[in-house]
Amino acid sequence: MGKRIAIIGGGNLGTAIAEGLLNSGFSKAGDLTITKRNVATLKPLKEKGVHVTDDNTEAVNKNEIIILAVKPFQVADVLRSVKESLNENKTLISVVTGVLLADMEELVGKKLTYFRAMPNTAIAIQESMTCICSKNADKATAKYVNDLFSTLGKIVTIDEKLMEAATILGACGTAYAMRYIRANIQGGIEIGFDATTASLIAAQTVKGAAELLLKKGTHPEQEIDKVTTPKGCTIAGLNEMEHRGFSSSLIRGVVASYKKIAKD
Ligand SMILES: NC(=O)C1=CN([C@@H]2O[C@H](COP(=O)(O)OP(=O)(O)OC[C@H]3O[C@@H](n4cnc5c(N)ncnc54)[C@H](O)[C@@H]3O)[C@@H](O)[C@H]2O)C=CC1
Ligand SMILES: O=C(O)[C@@H]1CCC=N1
Repeated sequence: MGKRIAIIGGGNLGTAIAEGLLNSGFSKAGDLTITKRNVATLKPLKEKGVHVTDDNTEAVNKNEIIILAVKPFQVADVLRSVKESLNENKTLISVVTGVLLADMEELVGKKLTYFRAMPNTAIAIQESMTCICSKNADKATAKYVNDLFSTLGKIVTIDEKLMEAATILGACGTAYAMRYIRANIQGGIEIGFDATTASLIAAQTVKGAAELLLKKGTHPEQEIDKVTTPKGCTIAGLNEMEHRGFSSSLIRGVVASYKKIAKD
């Protein structure tokens, strides 16, 4: 705890990580740096005392933990521009999709500790699911990185070859869940609720369903059995959804997303 952290790339995910680290108390604002080429949008973090800069080299020099949160096509330029400042005392954590641990080591050209972490945007409210893998990590550094992301939600350590699958299920999964909730809201309005009430009911119901699985460790179908009265309205709706291809459509969507980034 208490290490100085720099986030390179203050976009959607970078700012969400900064908010999560601050709100959880894992980091003090003074121990946090975030960079972006145009820093204007980082004003809210600056007002909280986070160091905001467009100077990546300064950020790497002054911090021990470097979280890389730029777009994949920006990684090579950013790493080449800061590699002189990276040394064996630094830990590089990339949240970038599709850039391998070996790619980073090759770009930096040094044997530092490298991590890939795949969180999702719920990291801003400490409810991320983060999949993690690493190269050259000692036990203490692995524990620190696990603690960091555990503060921001749940973690699982995975083999790097599953990182693309983790991106789809864990990170894109937020978007899939939002579409499911949005469709419920649309249905809810058609059967009589105003949009605000329908949104509340849909979101809290999905949250409760997810919590049932996480807290009780049950299978979804066990929970479904408890809701489906014989000849009742739930099974009528569920079966109509399946006739229309609900599960099949979701599975095909997950696989289509995966095919877009899978290397094998
Ligand atoms: N948005 C998401 O849900 C998730 C995104 N990711 C990965 O995280 C990375 C970032 O994604 P987003 O935040 O959505 O993208 P984004 O485009 O919102 O953020 C990237 C940020 O990096 C900044 N940037 C570009 N070049 C820079 C440089 N040289 N120095 C400093 N900052 C620079 C950009 O101005 C931008 O603000 C991507 O690689 C993505 O694959 C991973 C998991 C989830
Ligand atoms: O769609 C994308 O490319 C990224 C990967 C994870 C979430 N968004």
